[in-house]
Amino acid sequence: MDDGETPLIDAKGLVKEYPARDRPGGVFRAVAGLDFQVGRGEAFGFLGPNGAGKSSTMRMLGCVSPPTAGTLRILGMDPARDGRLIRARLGVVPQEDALDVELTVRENLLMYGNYFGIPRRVVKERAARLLEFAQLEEKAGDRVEALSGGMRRRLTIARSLVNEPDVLLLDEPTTGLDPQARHVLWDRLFRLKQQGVTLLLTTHYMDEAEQLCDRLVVMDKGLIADEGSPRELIERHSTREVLELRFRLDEQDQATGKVRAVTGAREGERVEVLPDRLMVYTPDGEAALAAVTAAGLAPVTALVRRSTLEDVFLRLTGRSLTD
Ligand SMILES: Nc1ncnc2c1ncn2[C@@H]1O[C@H](COP(=O)(O)OP(=O)(O)OP(=O)(O)O)[C@@H](O)[C@H]1O
Repeated sequence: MDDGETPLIDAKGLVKEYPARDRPGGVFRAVAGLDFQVGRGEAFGFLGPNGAGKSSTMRMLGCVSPPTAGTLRILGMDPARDGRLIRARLGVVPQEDALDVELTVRENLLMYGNYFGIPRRVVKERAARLLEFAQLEEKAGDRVEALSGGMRRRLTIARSLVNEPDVLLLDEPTTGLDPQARHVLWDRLFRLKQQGVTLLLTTHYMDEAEQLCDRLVVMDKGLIADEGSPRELIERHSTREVLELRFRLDEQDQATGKVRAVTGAREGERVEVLPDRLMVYTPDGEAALAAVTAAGLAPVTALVRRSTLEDVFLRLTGRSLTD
């Protein structure tokens, strides 16, 4: 966020508790004290595994679930007092598409405009533009039930833009979509970003976070483990390259010790042991592989790759994002 500019969203010590499902009378703390700020035009992400508290955070930002504690300012306003005013300036894309499946694609857009009290003529004009944006012009007269998952997602995003929001909240926008549909969606979101719409999104896909987010927080168990741009986070918590080694299962324990001995002697390297593979974090993957091979080790597969946010998550939490 730019220094000196008032943040569009300012959260301090944000907490969300629910009645515990497994302990009558107890509480479960899904969000355990978040501090973050989002500036105008930023694409800001919450990256974390299922249950990290991302959706709970989004619902508080969408002014549909009050924080248990902490302060939240959105567009300079207080959700407890000005929820309706704030909601009128937000676009919300929930995890599940809440479209009216019996209506046509165009009717879904018109209905939503009606809900916001936007004059019919203006909504019609916007709907035409949004159908083009969502690449759904040819489907305008089709009922939603006939659309693919990717099309429904694009329609949900188009619908969230009917009120021309300042901020778009997207909860796991591409979960459940096939790779091609995900790429089409990323392209649309990228366009919105270029048009200056502030995007807040949750995801458990590290490639999505890397592609779309200028800045993100890594979330785990209701807390922020760290914050930064994807590149900053990778530089802070990982090495330039990673050598992934797989050994025969009956050789893995012995190989782990040897890999540790070889790479532990080299500067800037460390080894993480996963159930099915070893990760050697290193500035130079090829050199690490050469050292492993020279020590007489014979991995079944060896892969040198660049560090990703998945490696950052593993480093920060000791777990994989998909665990
Ligand atoms: N109404 C509720 N009552 C009790 N516990 C809840 C409630 N809603 C969510 N939780 C719990 O709070 C935790 C955080 O849930 P939340 O949906 O915010 O996480 P998330 O990171 O968005 O994960 P997901 O991707 O699964 O939605 C989870 O353990 C969830 O079971």
